[in-house]
Amino acid sequence: MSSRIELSHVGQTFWVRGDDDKQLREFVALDDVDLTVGAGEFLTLVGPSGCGKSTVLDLIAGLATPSSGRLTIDGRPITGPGLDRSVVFQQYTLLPWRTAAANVEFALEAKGGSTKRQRAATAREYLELVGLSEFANRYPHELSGGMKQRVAIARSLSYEPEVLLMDEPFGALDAQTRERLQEELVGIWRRLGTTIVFITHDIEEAVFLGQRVAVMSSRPGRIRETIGIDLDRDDAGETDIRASRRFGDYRHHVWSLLRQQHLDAVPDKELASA
Ligand SMILES: Nc1ncnc2c1ncn2[C@@H]1O[C@H](COP(=O)(O)OP(=O)(O)OP(=O)(O)O)[C@@H](O)[C@H]1O
Repeated sequence: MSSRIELSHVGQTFWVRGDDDKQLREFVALDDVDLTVGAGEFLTLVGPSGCGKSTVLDLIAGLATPSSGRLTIDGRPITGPGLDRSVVFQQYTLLPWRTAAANVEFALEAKGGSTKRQRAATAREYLELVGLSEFANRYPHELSGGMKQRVAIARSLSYEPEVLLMDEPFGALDAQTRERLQEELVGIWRRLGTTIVFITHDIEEAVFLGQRVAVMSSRPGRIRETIGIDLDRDDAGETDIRASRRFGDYRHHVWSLLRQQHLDAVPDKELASA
């Protein structure tokens, strides 16, 4: 698998105000992050709140510039956002005054190079892909949270980005809707072969979706370990692979890494009195 995205020794620092003296200080959010994502790969990035997952995604999206290190896509430096990458955020980012179809068409208008009729046909095609053909003419306030997120995914895929960046896209959904959308996303990824980087703090979600799971540690944010996940996803939706022994072993391995990190962060005194 050739590598599509490469992060090499990436660091990100922010200026933050101290709690006590209100003085500006440098805060190291990411330190020496090395990560590669192969063409067509589904990579999940898991870690505790505040470890720097969104910061990594923002850098790949070109929404921020790193303080140090180098990020490339297909060997070219990432210098800003581009139509080769698309981002789906946790909060539904649909235009409330446009129907589901018109929201998808909006992305295609921005891309340019197509007629109104072509845009309408493409929007229909991608709404069908996410199971929303019958809801094309509904406005966002007439859709459930899961449906809104499906529209956002359809919109992101409609202009055929090579890379889909997903920032906790199912975080606001109930458990059942979330599982269904995870299964649908695996199906869509299989069909389209889009490279996906998906961030989450949910261990099961990371293991279910990722061909590889990159586990982050915090303060400063680093990639602690990257684990290859070998699960037979052909069965997704038919048998419950989340209940399999293998799934449980992967889940436990990621859990142990995150747990160890948590223990490392707790001062000895607190552990002794626990
Ligand atoms: N613009 C900023 N200015 C100052 N600090 C920032 C900025 N953006 C992020 N940070 C800090 O960097 C760290 C990493 O933030 P980030 O949002 O990447 O974490 P995360 O792992 O995505 O967290 P969560 O899972 O809670 O969304 C946090 O401590 C955060 O407070």
